[in-house]
Amino acid sequence: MATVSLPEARRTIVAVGRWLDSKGWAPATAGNYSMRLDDGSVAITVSGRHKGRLGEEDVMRVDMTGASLDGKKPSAETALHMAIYRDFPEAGAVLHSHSPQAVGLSRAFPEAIGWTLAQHEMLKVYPGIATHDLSRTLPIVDNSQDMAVIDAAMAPRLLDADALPAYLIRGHGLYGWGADMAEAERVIEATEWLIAAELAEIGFRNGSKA
Ligand SMILES: CSCCC(=O)C(=O)COP(=O)(O)O
Ligand SMILES: [Zn+2]
Repeated sequence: MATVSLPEARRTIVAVGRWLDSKGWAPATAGNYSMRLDDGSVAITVSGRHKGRLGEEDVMRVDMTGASLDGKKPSAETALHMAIYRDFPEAGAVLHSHSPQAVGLSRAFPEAIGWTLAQHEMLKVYPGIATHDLSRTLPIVDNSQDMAVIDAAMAPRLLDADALPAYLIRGHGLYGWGADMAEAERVIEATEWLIAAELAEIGFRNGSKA
């Protein structure tokens, strides 16, 4: 399991917020990011901040129950980050993006509980996948303001042997994680790219021009 110091986590999370905002995946105050710290706590973004304009003071500490350790208000979605750290001891960083493509796909197919990603070279970005010649399902869960409801719906599906380190919340956004921040960034970037490619393919099949 990768852990980092609080100063390193602060620098890394500020930088990742700028990167995600530059991609258009952190509009307004959307998104939240976290890293596992070397003292057993977790660094996470303060709630309600613009994630493309974070200062180091906008990254705070919570304990493994998600309780604030420094009096600041953690992300409204802290419980989803803690669920990933709880279920995946090797997870060192969690990212949450809000792209129009991911939200659009999840809303366009309101009955879908997952999206099949098959025969994509980009699948090789996910840890443990070495070929395009397979299929994996990106889980989709309905949105809720109660994080425990989302966690209860997702937790069993994430423990599946072939589960990707990512899932989509309908009408809301994408969660992805990795052993460290570099891996979490690759997971989010690859998953957002795969969603965009799938949407482009749907458009071509339906006759729209590029
Ligand atoms: C305008 S985004 C609504 C809240 C949300 O989905 C999000 O990702 C940001 O919430 P936070 O409390 O982490 O700032
Ligand atoms: Zn969100």
